[in-house]
Amino acid sequence: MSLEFPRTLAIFCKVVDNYGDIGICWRLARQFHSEHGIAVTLWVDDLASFRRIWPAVDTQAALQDIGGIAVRHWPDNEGAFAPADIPDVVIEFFGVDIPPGYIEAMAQCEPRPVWLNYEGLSAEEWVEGCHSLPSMHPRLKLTKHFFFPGFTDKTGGLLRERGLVEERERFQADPAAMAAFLGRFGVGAEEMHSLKVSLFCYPHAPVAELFQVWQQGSTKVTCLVPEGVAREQVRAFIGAEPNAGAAATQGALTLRVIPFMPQTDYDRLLWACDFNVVRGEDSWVRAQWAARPFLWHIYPQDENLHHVKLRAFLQKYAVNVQALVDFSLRWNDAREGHMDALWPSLQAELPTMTRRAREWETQMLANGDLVSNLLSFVRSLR
Ligand SMILES: Cc1cn([C@H]2C[C@H](O)[C@@H](COP(=O)(O)OP(=O)(O)O[C@H]3O[C@@H](C)[C@H](O)[C@@H](O)[C@H]3O)O2)c(=O)[nH]c1=O
Repeated sequence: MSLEFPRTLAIFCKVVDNYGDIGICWRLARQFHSEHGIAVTLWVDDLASFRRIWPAVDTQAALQDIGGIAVRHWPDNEGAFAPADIPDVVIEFFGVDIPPGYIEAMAQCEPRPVWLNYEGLSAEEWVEGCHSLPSMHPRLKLTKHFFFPGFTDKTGGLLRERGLVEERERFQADPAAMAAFLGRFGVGAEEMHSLKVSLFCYPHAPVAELFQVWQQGSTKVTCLVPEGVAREQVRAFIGAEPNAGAAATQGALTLRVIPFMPQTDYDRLLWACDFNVVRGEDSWVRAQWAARPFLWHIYPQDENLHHVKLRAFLQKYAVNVQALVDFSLRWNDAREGHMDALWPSLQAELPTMTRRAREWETQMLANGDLVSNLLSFVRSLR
């Protein structure tokens, strides 16, 4: 099979919640297109969520071209399909049900397209055993394969754009660039010497308690919160509507509400801060590529299944940093504990966490980047 394969690819994305689903699919789409020259069609059912992370999106368009990628609103375009409509590779994200007519058309293609189910990221051991497994269609002559991102070389690895680490290194080596970036959000020269924290979490995080500890602490903290995040707790602290631009200082804590920004700017925010609180999946991975200390607020699942996933990650990542394990479990409601004891312990470990973040990055780089790994896998199936 020539290296030209694949030339065309479709991604089906259903926005279940928030921004991670479209955030990951958009990242995938951009990378397939810009780094591998593949013609990509992204099917997505929620253009409003998409627009929040990518302002160029037209929320009314059934079909639009964004940077060379065809974006189709779904199910607007869910009509009849013929084999000619089917690309070389079809990716369904997190097990979405792609249109039945589309699957029928896939089954009529000769050769069949490569069909992948892109799964969620987890550090649990079973992932290695399930990565790349086939699943036969019960009725049609079609096989779908499971593709898992992951933290080892027996998984698909992590999403990482070409040149990302170098770009980040340049930015982090340039204090003026970081100051100019944070200056856009009102962070002045003096605040650049405080502990700069970005905060992205789900509404149930114990944010108010953490604000109180920071406020009463002896270290100056500047906390940057994208608009809409921890809305109630931020409103209570600021004493006003938590719209972008709102800010307040109480004790050692300065809280600034910043705009929800395009995906590429969000990376810079993570690179410029000393400590990042992230959530879900995509911001969690971006925090790892920021090579700075971070705290993860995991997406909650029924019966606390997410605690298993959280512990699996901490076991791999938080090696020799017990304070991070303790704080993370408390932050995710997996144990009791007082913030006024947990935070100082964590803060004392920030230098260790920085070293660990670097070490982890080296480890993750050795697994290659997910998109290249996925394309090698796709080629191996032809
Ligand atoms: C704060 C911020 C985030 N973002 C982007 C970064 C990410 O691409 C996206 C956020 O996605 P996440 O970090 O994954 O968190 P999330 O909570 O938004 O998304 C998801 O979590 C998944 C685990 C679930 O499966 C999803 O259903 C979804 O809930 O938003 C911006 O572009 N600008 C911003 O200002």
